[in-house]
Amino acid sequence: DSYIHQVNALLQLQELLEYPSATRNWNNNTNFCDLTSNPSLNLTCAAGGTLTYLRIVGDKQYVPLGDRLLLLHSITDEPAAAPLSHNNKSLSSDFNFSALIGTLLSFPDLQGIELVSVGLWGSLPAAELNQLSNLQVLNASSNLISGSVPQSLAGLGALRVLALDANAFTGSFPFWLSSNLVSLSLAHNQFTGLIPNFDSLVHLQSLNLGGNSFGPEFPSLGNKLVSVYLGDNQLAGPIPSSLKSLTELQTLDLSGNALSGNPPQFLFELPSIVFLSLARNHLSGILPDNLSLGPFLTFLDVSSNDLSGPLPKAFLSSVNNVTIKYQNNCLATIKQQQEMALYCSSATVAAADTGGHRHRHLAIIAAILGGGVGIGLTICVLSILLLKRWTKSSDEEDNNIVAPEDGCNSSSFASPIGIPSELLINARYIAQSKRLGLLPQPSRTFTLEELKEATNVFNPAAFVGEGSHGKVFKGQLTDKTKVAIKWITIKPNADLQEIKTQMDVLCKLRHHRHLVSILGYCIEENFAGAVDDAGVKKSQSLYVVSEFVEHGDHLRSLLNKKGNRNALSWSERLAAAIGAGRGIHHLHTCVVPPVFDNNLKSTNILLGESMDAQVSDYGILGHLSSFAVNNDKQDIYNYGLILLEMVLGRPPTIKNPFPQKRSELERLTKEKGPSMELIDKGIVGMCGAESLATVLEIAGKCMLDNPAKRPSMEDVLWNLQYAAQVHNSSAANNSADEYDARREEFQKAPASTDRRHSGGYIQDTQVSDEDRKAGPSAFASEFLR
Ligand SMILES: Nc1ncnc2c1ncn2[C@@H]1O[C@H](COP(=O)(O)OP(=O)(O)OP(=O)(O)O)[C@@H](O)[C@H]1O
Repeated sequence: DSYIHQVNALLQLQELLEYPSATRNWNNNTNFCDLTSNPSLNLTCAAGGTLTYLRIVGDKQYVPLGDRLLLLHSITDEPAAAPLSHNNKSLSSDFNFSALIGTLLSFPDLQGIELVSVGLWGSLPAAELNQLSNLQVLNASSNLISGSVPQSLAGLGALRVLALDANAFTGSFPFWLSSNLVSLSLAHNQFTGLIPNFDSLVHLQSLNLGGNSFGPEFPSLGNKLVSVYLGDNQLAGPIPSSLKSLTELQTLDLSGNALSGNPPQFLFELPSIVFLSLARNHLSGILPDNLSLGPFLTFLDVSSNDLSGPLPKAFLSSVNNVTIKYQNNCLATIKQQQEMALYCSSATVAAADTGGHRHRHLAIIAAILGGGVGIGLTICVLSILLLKRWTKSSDEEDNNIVAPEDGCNSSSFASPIGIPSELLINARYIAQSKRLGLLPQPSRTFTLEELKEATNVFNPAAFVGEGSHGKVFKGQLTDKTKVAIKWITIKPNADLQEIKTQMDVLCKLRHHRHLVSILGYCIEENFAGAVDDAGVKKSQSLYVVSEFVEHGDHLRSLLNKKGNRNALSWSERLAAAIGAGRGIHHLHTCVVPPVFDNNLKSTNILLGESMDAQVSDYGILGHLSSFAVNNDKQDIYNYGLILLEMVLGRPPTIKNPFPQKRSELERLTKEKGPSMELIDKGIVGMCGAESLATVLEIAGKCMLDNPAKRPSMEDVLWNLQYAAQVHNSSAANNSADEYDARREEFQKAPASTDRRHSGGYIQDTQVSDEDRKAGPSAFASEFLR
């Protein structure tokens, strides 16, 4: 009876949530306790068959502006401050929140509920929630819940994990939370006011309050905390010395507040600190020359403050192991771009006088005016200040384009939306921190024995496929990680040291969402035992061990499937191209020296279960060939081919069959000229003319004969993003006015004049007026992650 009751309650839940796709196969005969878990669905039952844990992740997610998805499983990619907007998908007006919680009350043993991105709206039903007294985990992140957090949550005394991030909550901090909390995330809401004293939350390890309007006082934090995100709030004043007692702290993000004064020295050397961001505050003064860094620190960001004086020694000597960002200060260095002298001289004086940023601006202007300096100079100073303000507010993004290190490494670190709740429950926090890139990971060399064991001696059953450079096998390491092992035969005279160095570089890129992670490698110098007459080794093999992209298919296989319902839609193709493009951009601009010649083709763009594009086979094959190109233009050409393939539904056989002129393309795509006959039947009539013309135009530019005239990946991405947006809006509103308005909006964004990154590795095309019309690359930063 109770089993039937449970089945009915689950089916009722499915109905109340309006049939999310994760529950698609549920029916009366479903054996709920035996369903296989996946990132979107997890039902756990106790021995007696009663439900203890329920997770449903829907697709009504928060969509930050610029197409960055804030899904739980994508948290490793997110930058510190993402402007958010919902994609307007919520449950219908019939949705009844009280009925939903009422249904959950039918599961007496329920300890964990996660309803993420399912479109919940309205305020939390206080009375019903109060009755879920066994609850240890409550995760309702990425929904549209509004109002304040009801006091009845105080009744949930067993609660250990509470995640309400990325909703529309208002009001003040819910002071009445359970003292058993281990993890609390309220990030990306509209909370205001003081953050309370956390000393009573003695078990709290993970705190994420980023992206609200908390402040101005700095809270007192419990000393058990392991990760603290308070970025993008309104904290002001100096950083308190009480933080010194946080000896377990690994992650501290205080970026984007109004903190002032000299950053205390102890912060940099906290014993467990791995990630420290103090960026975009008003911190000033000189960092001591002998400043020391904590032994585990891998990422430090003090950029966009008012620091002055020489760089501390530690900033110079440890660059290889620690990523340090310090641009947009007044430091005496030419290594990362600093503020202009005029700004800096005023800044240091005013900071000393007032200790405050806002006052400082007035002080400088008053001083200049009072001193009788001409109006021209005033305008000049005002421009600098405005420029500085503009840089502060959009700093992370904009610098992306100018400096190689900016916006790059940050993608390797956890986002402020926090550590997924079940991690703490599973007590695998440290292991997960590693996965998130919070802890340093050395690259790994495998022995051939390990790889044989993983693949059952390269058993044919483990064979996945063969490319032009070797065979790929699926394997499982002893820690159960599923891996793809690519077995490449390398030339006897290849420079092994160079290959090893390159593999070490590639292994470090393993946290990018759009690159298949390379975990390690094995070089076997004489595996076949073959020796030529002179006794020289004939056969050398390189085994590249990567993460296995489960249930993956490559882009080509999802393009031209006549009549197949699985063929990708136009927006899915664009999303895949943009994803892969971000991966490639990362290779071109975020690694020093950059990784070019990446063997790009549609079969190397893998689409995992969630359809996230991941580039595979990058970095190494170009290195093994004697024709390696030392710039991005070969990749750009190949990427252009992929774009054409996306349109044609098959690899292009003749060179670009489409005209290159925008006006002709627009005419063709609207009126359907002969070359339109070529396009994949799967997308005919489904993609807006403007969107298609934009893709064809940029594909044509990528394939220009003169490599120097091909665009950069930033420009390509900008255009694709534009194509995706006009396509989406054409789906919603197919009016020409809408296109014009959008194009205008894109064009209004400030254009960056210097697209080259300061290391000068990329010889970017000169920005012509036409290019600029096509899209300011300053905007590209919005979607480079
Ligand atoms: N990390 C991975 N996870 C899952 N499948 C993979 C992975 N890497 C490669 N594969 C699959 O293995 C097969 C062979 O891949 P491989 O990259 O060697 O060939 P290719 O891309 O067809 O050609 P080329 O070697 O010229 O790039 C393909 O079916 C590919 O989808």
